[in-house]
Amino acid sequence: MTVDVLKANELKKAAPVFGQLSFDDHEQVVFCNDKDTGLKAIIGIHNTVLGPALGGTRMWNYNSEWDALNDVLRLSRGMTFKSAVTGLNLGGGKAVIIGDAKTQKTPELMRKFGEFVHSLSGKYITAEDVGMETADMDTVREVTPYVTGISEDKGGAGNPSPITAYGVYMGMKAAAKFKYGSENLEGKSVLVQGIGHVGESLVDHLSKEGAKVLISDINEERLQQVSKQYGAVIFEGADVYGANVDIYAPCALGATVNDDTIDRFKASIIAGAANNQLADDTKHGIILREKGIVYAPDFLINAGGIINVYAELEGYGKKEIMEKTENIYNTTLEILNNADANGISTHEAALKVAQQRIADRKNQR
Ligand SMILES: NC(=O)c1ccc[n+]([C@@H]2O[C@H](COP(=O)([O-])OP(=O)(O)OC[C@H]3O[C@@H](n4cnc5c(N)ncnc54)[C@H](O)[C@@H]3O)[C@@H](O)[C@H]2O)c1
Repeated sequence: MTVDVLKANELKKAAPVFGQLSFDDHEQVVFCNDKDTGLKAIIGIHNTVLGPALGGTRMWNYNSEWDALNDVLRLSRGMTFKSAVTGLNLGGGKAVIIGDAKTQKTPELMRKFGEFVHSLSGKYITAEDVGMETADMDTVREVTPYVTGISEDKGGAGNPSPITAYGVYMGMKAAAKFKYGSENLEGKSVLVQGIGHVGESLVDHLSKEGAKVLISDINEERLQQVSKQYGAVIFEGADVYGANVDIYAPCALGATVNDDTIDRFKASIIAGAANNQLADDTKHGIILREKGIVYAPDFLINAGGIINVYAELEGYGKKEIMEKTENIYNTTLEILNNADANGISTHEAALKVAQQRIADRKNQR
C-alpha cells in the first residue's frame, strides 16, 4: 500500500508514526509514560543538523493521542525552520504533555518529564510553551541541565514571552512597511486573538504606539483585566476571523488560517505569535498571497523567545537578545520583498532561506 491510496485515518492505523501526515523525516519521536505521576508525553526531534533540538513543552488536554502526536510533529518541524531562518545554531524539537495544566501538573510530573529529557543526553533541550511557566522549567532543572527558560535568579534568561512579543511587534511593523509603505502602526486597527503571556505584551506595544487594539480570548477574566489596563476594546462580534480590522494577530493556538476561515479575513496583514498559523502551509500560503493579504510567517516573527533562551546556552546578555530580536524587522522585510519578487508565498520564501541554511551546513560536513 502506498500513501496515495490510503486516506488519512486509514494511514494512521497502517503506519501510526511514520505514516502521520505531519511526519516530515523527523529524526526521533519519544513516547514517555510514567504510571506513578500520570505523565504521558511525546518528545519530537525533527532535525539536529544545525545543533541540539531546542523547543518548548506544551501541556494541553488533547482530544486524542493522535492530536498530541500530530501537534508535536508539526511543532518540532516548525522549530527547525524557526532557528534556521533566525540564524541560530539549533535544531528543531518540541514536547507535548497530555493533560490539563491547571489540574494535572505537579512538581513530581515535571521532574519525571525532566528525567525523560535527560535520558536524551542533550539531543533535545526543553523550554516553556503553552501551559508552562518559568517555575516549571526550574523544577525540570532539578533533574537535568537540558532545559532553558529558567528563572533569572537561577541563572536563566527569564520569561521569554515579552521578547517573543517584541519580535512579533517588529515583524508586524515590517509587514506594515511592506503593505502600507510605513511601519507606523498608529491608527491601525489590530485584533489580538489570545491575550496570554505573549498577547498581553503585544497589546502593550501596540497601545503605546497608538494602534486601535481589539482583543479576543476565551478567558473572560483576562479580557476584562487587559482591556482595563491598556484601554483595548473587547471584540464583541460573532466572527473573529471576519473582523473589520487592518491586522489580525493570532496569539492563541495554531491553524486559525484554514479552509473555513480563509475567505472571511478582511485584514490586510496577518502577523502573530501562534505557531503553525496556516493549517496547510502550501495551500493557505498561496491563497493569502492571491488575496493580497500579507502574511508575516509565524516561525520567522515569533523567534524572540528562542533567541532569549538561546542566550542561556551561548552566554550572551539582554542587549544582544534585544538586538537580535529587533533584527526580525529586517529579516521579515527582506523575506516579504523576496516572496514578492519571486511570485511565491511568504511562507515558502522563509522556508527556502531556512532549508538552504540546513543544506549548506550538511554539505560542509
Ligand atoms: N511564549 C512564547 O515565548 C512563545 C514563543 C513562540 C510562540 N509562542 C506561541 O504563541 C502562542 C501564545 O503563547 P503564550 O505563551 O502567550 O500562551 P498562553 O497560554 O499564555 O496564552 C494563550 C491565550 O490564548 C487564549 N486562547 C486559547 N484558545 C483561544 C481561542 N480559541 N480564542 C481566543 N483565545 C484563546 C488563552 O485563554 C490564553 O489567554 C502559542 O501558540 C505559542 O505556541 C509563544
